[in-house]
Amino acid sequence: MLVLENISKTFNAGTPNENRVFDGLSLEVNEGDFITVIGSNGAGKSTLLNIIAGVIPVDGGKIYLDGKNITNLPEYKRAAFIGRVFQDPMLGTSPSMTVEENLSLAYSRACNISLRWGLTAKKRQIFKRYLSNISLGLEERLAEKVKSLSGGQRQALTLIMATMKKPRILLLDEHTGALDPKTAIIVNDLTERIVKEEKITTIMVTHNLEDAIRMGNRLLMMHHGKIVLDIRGKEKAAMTIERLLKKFEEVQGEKFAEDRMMLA
Ligand SMILES: Nc1ncnc2c1ncn2[C@@H]1O[C@H](COP(=O)(O)OP(=O)(O)OP(=O)(O)O)[C@@H](O)[C@H]1O
Repeated sequence: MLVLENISKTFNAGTPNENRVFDGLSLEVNEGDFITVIGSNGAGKSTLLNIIAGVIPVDGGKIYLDGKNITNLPEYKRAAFIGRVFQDPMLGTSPSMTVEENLSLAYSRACNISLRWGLTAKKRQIFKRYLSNISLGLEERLAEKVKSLSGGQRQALTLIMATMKKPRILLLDEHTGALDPKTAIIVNDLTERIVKEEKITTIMVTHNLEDAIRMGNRLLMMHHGKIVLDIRGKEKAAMTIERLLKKFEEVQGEKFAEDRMMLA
């Protein structure tokens, strides 16, 4: 459903800081794929998501979504069918608005109705139901400003808002990376539940190898702008951290080194 064909991207071309990140990168994402992406520092993981979202234009190559060439489609137009959650809990929600106002905005968008600020009892019921499934106590804080929430509560809210109108593709860029381990588990559980229930095609960048192996149906390992491993199905189900690191070594002829990688 999403095809990246022969993508090339160089930052600061023609300057002493020239940095060729991608040189002929191709990727085919299938409908319903939940892909986890890991890789060394600077491998191009965030750039890959930014290229899909239209934040960063490509120098060459094509991007197709459902057979339609979206290579030149601007970010704001892609936002209509792409949901995103970033590492920074400050992004994705409006801090000076309350939880229910934020949800109301996303709900209006999801239902394709004009912006309605009226928070009816029915809407409140719906929001409470959404939030009470998450063990973060958000359902009790509907009338509070988002800026007073914890990082985990904000990420959960952002995730709910990003998926309220089922996106064609959900991009998660280390969305639990700034959370404490316990909260990260809750947000990851919520992610898995939403992705599964809504059957959302998802690409998730993570620095946690264990999460990358456990979550999703397909795992990509990136290194120096290339996808060096693409593991799926039974092979992924049987994968362990040790096996994954060994496989990387076999393919690359070097040990996997990454400063921020969490092995468990
Ligand atoms: N907007 C930009 N302008 C210039 N260089 C950039 C830009 N975005 C990324 N880069 C460079 O492109 C390369 C890939 O960066 P990217 O953030 O995609 O890597 P990553 O795999 O997500 O790394 P990390 O795991 O460290 O977050 C890096 O060398 C980075 O410095």
